[in-house]
Amino acid sequence: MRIAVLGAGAWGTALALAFDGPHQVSLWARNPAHVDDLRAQRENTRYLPGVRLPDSLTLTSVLAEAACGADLHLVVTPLSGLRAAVRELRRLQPGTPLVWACKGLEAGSGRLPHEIVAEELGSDAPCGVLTGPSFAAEVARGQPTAITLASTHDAFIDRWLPELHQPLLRVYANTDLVGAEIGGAIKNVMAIAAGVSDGLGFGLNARAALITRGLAEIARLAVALGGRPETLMGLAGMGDLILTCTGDLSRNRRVGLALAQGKTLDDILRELGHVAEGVSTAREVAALAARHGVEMPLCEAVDALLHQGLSAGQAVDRLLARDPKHE
Ligand SMILES: NC(=O)C1=CN([C@@H]2O[C@H](COP(=O)(O)OP(=O)(O)OC[C@H]3O[C@@H](n4cnc5c(N)ncnc54)[C@H](OP(=O)(O)O)[C@@H]3O)[C@@H](O)[C@H]2O)C=CC1
Ligand SMILES: O=C(CO)COP(=O)(O)O
Repeated sequence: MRIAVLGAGAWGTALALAFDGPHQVSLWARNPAHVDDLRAQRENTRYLPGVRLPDSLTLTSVLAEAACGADLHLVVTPLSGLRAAVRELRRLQPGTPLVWACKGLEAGSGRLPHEIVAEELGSDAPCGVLTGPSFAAEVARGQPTAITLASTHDAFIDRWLPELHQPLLRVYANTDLVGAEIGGAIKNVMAIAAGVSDGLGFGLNARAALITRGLAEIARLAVALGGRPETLMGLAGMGDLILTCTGDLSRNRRVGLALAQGKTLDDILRELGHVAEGVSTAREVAALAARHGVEMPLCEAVDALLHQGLSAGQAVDRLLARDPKHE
């Protein structure tokens, strides 16, 4: 199969590496200078250093070169680039099966990725999301990983699960798109909270409490939006939440650790050099939860910390002052 991967950041590059070999992969980056560098170095020194890009992997900054003739379009830009990418893919080669691997809620609209895709392509488009616990650096090094392909189209899963599943990148199917995407979006917000907690020197008890209560929050919202609770107990929910809250490879967790040191958000994001989707998702999730009458105190605290000038200490005080309640 010919697969066009859009977005040559850490995750797009890692997925291109995982699928290159079994498939013919073209990796597209929007910046021609970045592609020149990828070609010259055969390494993504900017976003995924230390991993060689094989000669079989095609690199291009011309979207039509990657997208036209592809059997599958795989969008791995940050969520902010998904809508424009899908629109452009529809123009270049309409009807092509589509997978996206971005996580988050769209800034301004609060839309989940599949809602963006449905707005651009219609709700019958053959498509789905790849999500789950998967640090790019580990996938790129060929370390075993398990993720989820979620789609409401059974035929799409039947067609693409066997193509995407690899011995070292096991792909499990799920028809609960809402649950899978909510899990992937909001674990990033929880990872910021976990980073703050660890950065402030709170212990392992606090982190375990945060992960567990965080999962309860995530599941509450997913169910309110029509997702299934069991999805949140799987790879796209608990799996990704644990990984991102505990693993220092997480950019979102690192944002939280740096906030606890008193750094400003602008400085943190500049130093990070990668997207941390939890930062914009925190704002959107608070608004989405309010619209659906769902209580999400951890997400609200992260939103207030990131976007409303609350200090880390004040955010913690606010959470610890909550009334006792049933689990
Ligand atoms: N890294 C990981 O381990 C994982 C990441 N994800 C998700 O994948 C998505 C991408 O993350 P990741 O690759 O790590 O991000 P990075 O920050 O590593 O790289 C982002 C890449 O996207 C490009 N880009 C940014 N904006 C646009 C746009 N509007 N259109 C096209 N390209 C754009 C950047 O190009 P430029 O240099 O030109 O700015 C860069 O190549 C995120 O939603 C993330 O949550 C999911 C699972 C694992
Ligand atoms: O989504 C991820 C792992 O599944 C990557 O998390 P970060 O974006 O926090 O690095």
